Amino acid sequence: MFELLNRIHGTADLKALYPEQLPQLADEMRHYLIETLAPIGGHLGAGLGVVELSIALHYLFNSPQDKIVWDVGHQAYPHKILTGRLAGMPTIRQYGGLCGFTKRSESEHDPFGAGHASTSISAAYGIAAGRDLNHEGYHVVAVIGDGALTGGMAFEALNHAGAHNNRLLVILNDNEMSIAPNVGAMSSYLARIITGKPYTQAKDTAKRILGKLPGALDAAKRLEEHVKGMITPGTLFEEMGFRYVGPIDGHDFDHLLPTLANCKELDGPMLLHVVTKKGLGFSPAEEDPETWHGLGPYNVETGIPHKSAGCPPTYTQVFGNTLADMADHDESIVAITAAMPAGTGISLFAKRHPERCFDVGIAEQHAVTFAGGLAVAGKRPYVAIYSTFMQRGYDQIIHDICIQNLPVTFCLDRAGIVGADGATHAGMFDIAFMRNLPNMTVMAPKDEAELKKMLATSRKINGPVTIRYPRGNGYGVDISSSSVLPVGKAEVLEEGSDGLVVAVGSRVRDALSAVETLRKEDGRALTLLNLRFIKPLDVEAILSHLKQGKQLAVVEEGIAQGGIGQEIAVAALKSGWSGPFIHIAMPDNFPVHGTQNELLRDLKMDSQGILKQLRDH
Ligand SMILES: Cc1ncc(C[n+]2csc(CCOP(=O)(O)OP(=O)(O)O)c2C)c(N)n1
Ligand SMILES: CC(=O)[C@@H](O)[C@H](O)COP(=O)(O)O
Ligand SMILES: [Mg+2]
Repeated sequence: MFELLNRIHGTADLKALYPEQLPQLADEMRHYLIETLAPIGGHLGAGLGVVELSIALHYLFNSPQDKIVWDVGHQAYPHKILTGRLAGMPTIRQYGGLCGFTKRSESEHDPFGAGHASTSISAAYGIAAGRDLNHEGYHVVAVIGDGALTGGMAFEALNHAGAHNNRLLVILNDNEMSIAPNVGAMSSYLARIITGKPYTQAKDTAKRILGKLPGALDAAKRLEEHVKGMITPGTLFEEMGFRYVGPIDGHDFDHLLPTLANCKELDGPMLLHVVTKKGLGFSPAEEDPETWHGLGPYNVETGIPHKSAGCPPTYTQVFGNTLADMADHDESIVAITAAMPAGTGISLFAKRHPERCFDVGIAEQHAVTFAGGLAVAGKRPYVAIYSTFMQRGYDQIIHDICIQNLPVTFCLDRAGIVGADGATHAGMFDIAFMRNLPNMTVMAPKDEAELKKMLATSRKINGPVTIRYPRGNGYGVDISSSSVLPVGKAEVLEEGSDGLVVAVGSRVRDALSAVETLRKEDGRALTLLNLRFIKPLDVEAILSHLKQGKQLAVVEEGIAQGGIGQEIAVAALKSGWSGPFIHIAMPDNFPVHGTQNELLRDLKMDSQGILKQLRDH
């Protein structure tokens, strides 16, 4: 079934094929991806959309000498297959398996690692500039999606590269989708280019010439002048110093091969606009690219993603519902997402209050300052962004929100271990980077009911607030209450005189289980505090439960350095306490990928790990 695909152990095997065989290879690769990901899930739609583009790139360029930089890296599955990683594909995103994104340590064909969006042009231009300083001659290609092009970094890089003459090919893979439908003026502009005259002309030119030629590669040699003719003057990219070529059909080798071959010959910065369809070849993914962007296991025959029946709602769902409900009664509430309406749970808000919901594109920095502006205009902005992507907006949080003490609430989903997305997506720094900001209040709920209460509490705080909560399902607890919590007060869950455990948010349940086991099995009675507020810290409760000479443990799902455990330890020492201190937190390295449970187990942060550490110290 995979006659050609099974021959591909590296790029040399691809280059040994005739151009006429490439459509069959593309077909096989699509089937392989659809089947291989069915039991394990992953990023399917984007990869299906760039099968031909990936094949054409590796057919014509010589990786690893030539450098191909994929933006985000979620679409790089075909690239992985073509660069010797076919056998590893069934392990992708699983513990010990291939990474779901490009990763330097995984392959010499991944010149620049990714996971976060909009970095490819900067990285590729840096490589090209370095190459030229070294007087080397290889090619550098950045492949960026239309979604990733909404990110500020992409524009910063275009602005920089377009003013210089280094040879750099930027391929804009335009499928009119981010995770959700793409947004913004640039997206509309690209759509106008595609539907406008220049696109028709470019397509016609390519077709007319190619129709007369025998093989695509021979055609390439003779097409240079014509491809030059495809350069469209007057586009925004041309004005920014890039030669603009396209748009071309990204699924047609007769367009891709000659155009790319000619782009290789031209000097200076160049942008090739390629039009593709996300999810191509699998009708459920073509029809609903948002669902099929990235998902868990699915049934190939029915095209239906597996649903785990009877699971409690996710934190994301509870957040989305609660915020939409709050906005029903409070006209001032507005919601902001940076291109992730479904992932953050903002979609429901968007349906109920479309005029108060803003999708700003992959633009976390702008999202933060935009929220600041809304706050100045009397609104109560809720900015829903994954913990890892909030890293992008840090200066804005300080400069635009905290210094001015504006009432903006940051709702950080996927805080802590995220699992299959691995190091690039781990939400491990937000406790450290939010808790040190003057004016900021930081909360972490122990369950979904507390998340709801924290949202209600945030409305009462007249300044910046952060609420961090984990990826995945809640515990199925009663979520009917919207009571407001006393600000800065911890909750006592267990009391005992043999020591104190302070647990934060997502680690409270497992800490409780460990404390209960210690009481039952070892006869050791520890006090357990659910911290609730990382800032302001409830020093009074902590000191009042400390026992001289007895254990003090802090459990938090974040990096230990700069974690709240450090502040608690200092407060304890200052008070004159001495005794064994255990900081159960993430160590000073980046996590691998796997399930959340596998990673928590490895880090000794699940209930068994916490129990063992409390016992051993
Ligand atoms: C800084 C950042 N914010 C958000 C995301 C989440 N994200 C991953 S892929 C994606 C959409 C990318 O769209 P596009 O570049 O057009 O690629 P496509 O999936 O359409 O091929 C988003 C928003 C991210 N990876 N990085
Ligand atoms: C590529 C990317 O950054 C997103 O697609 C991310 O993988 C989504 O993660 P969730 O599945 O946690 O929403
Ligand atoms: Mg896209």
